[in-house]
Amino acid sequence: MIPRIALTPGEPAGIGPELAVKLAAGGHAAQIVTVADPQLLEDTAARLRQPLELIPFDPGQAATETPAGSLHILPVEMASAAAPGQLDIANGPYVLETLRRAAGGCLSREFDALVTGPVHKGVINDAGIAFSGHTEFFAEQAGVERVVMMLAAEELRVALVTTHLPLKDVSAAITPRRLEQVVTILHRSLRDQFRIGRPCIGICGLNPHAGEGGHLGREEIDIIEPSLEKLRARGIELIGPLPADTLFTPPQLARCDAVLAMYHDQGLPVLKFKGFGHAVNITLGLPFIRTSVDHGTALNIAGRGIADGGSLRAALSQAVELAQLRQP
Ligand SMILES: NC(=O)c1ccc[n+]([C@@H]2O[C@H](COP(=O)([O-])OP(=O)(O)OC[C@H]3O[C@@H](n4cnc5c(N)ncnc54)[C@H](O)[C@@H]3O)[C@@H](O)[C@H]2O)c1
Ligand SMILES: N[C@H](C(=O)O)[C@H](O)COP(=O)(O)O
Repeated sequence: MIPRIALTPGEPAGIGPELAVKLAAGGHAAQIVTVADPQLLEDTAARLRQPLELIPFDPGQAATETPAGSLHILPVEMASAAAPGQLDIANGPYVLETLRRAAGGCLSREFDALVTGPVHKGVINDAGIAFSGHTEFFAEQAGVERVVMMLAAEELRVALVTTHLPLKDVSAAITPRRLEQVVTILHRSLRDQFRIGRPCIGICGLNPHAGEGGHLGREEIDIIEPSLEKLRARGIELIGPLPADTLFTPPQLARCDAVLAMYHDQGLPVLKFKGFGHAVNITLGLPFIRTSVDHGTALNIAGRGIADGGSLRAALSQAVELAQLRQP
């Protein structure tokens, strides 16, 4: 089976188009259908002095491997020509349309998986569209209440209870219901998608020293521990809640198949310190496979031809592997 993978390069002024064009240089055991403006890709290839053939995507044909030097293309037109490094709110709706079209194709099984390049959350909001990230956007598109963001690099996997939320709102968002949903999704994905027989999940506390017995915060005692007890009673193997600075040490990590952090910057700096440049962001709990890069739009280097494509290649490999495992 040749997986058919939708690829969205993301923000047109960022490094995403360059990384898509660089990805085209190597052959792939997949059909890569780039959902983007063809002119943007052609201009980017010309700037990189890299030959690029765009092959029109035909959904009626069986998937064929995308040959080296080419990409299959599903065109979506930009509102305004993009200049590298210069955000333009006029293209906010374009970015979202590429995501909508790609997610719709995954939901209808036109595509076997979706790989996303980096978007700029700020400029989409500046364009008047409320948007906090792909993760939340795809959950809404798919009509699911809860999904889980997990980043992986080598043997380290870090998932989050809360994602793109101001720090002041984190504590209130950590409810028994959310914890139960997140741990259930994470456990099921580790077992069924990542084929780990009996997954063990390490759970971070929220407060310093996991609350120090209630002297540095009570969320562990009032919310987290009782929720974990219920999940353990269902047979899920959990460690914690442990202080995050204890859990993220080699002896503790060796016991866990994944770490669950309570908020974005509790978990992701550790993961990115270990694997930035080749880590993969995976959304768990969606009815389709979605992987992404570990980095942002890197406006400061866009258009210079120096962006590193390691994380996009890793995201593509992970998507292909998950798509192949999903086959009966
Ligand atoms: N997957 C995504 O869509 C995603 C992920 C992270 C951040 N973002 C968004 O990206 C925007 C910019 O975020 P940021 O500045 O915090 O992070 P960033 O990752 O864009 O940049 C941080 C630093 O890393 C460098 N860098 C990033 N990717 C690189 C690559 N592939 N090769 C070489 N150098 C690279 C940049 O030049 C910069 O110096 C924000 O709007 C943020 O929300 C999107
Ligand atoms: N939180 C992610 C990171 O720091 O890498 C990033 O913002 C992307 O999130 P989405 O996949 O939800 O856009």
